[in-house]
Amino acid sequence: MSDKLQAHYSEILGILGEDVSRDGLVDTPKRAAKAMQFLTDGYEKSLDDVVNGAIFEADTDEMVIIQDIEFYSLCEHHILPFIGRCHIAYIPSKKVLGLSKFARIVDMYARRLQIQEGLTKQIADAVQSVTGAQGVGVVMEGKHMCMMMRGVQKQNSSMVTSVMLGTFRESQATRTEFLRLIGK
Ligand SMILES: Nc1nc2c(ncn2[C@@H]2O[C@H](COP(=O)(O)OP(=O)(O)OP(=O)(O)O)[C@@H](O)[C@H]2O)c(=O)[nH]1
Ligand SMILES: [Zn+2]
Repeated sequence: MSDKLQAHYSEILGILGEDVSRDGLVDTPKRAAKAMQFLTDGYEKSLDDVVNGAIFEADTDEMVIIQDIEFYSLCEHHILPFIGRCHIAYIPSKKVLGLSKFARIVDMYARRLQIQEGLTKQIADAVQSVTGAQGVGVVMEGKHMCMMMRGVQKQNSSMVTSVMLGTFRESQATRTEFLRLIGK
């Protein structure tokens, strides 16, 4: 796949009017292909891979929040970055997930093409399915380069998306506690 990607990047540079043989660009198709493969390596991973069995028995049913997980993704409309922070909460049902795995789940889905709403839902559904939690809440705040560097060119707006499952959907008190704790 890398060779094919390199060849296409080389062609794109030529179409843009660049001289692909000039010193600074000689290795650029190779670098760009490598970078794009890294930024989309979520396609090669599964939820089982990233969780790696790190589910532990725990006698707790109190809310757990992992906040300010940074994410870097690419929007499916323009293949331009959207970046920001993700906050995840859940109320366990006898099982807790290894702390680092929340960030791994965020990265796996972020490194695929999609829109922010879809990304938020994929993360919430994944946490729900691996933990069997009583409820899951996910809030994401993102800045979209397709709105900043081009198009409407608005530098200060950000997009906030949320998905509430189980108790977070049913109980306003639970939802409010989560939003209060993350400062929303
Ligand atoms: N809802 C949503 N929209 C997104 C996201 N990322 C990009 N978009 C939007 O996708 C839309 C695509 O609209 P089009 O009119 O088909 O494309 P465009 O001509 O490039 O649009 P402009 O950005 O308005 O110039 C734009 O409104 C983008 O702002 C996202 O994560 N969620
Ligand atoms: Zn976009």
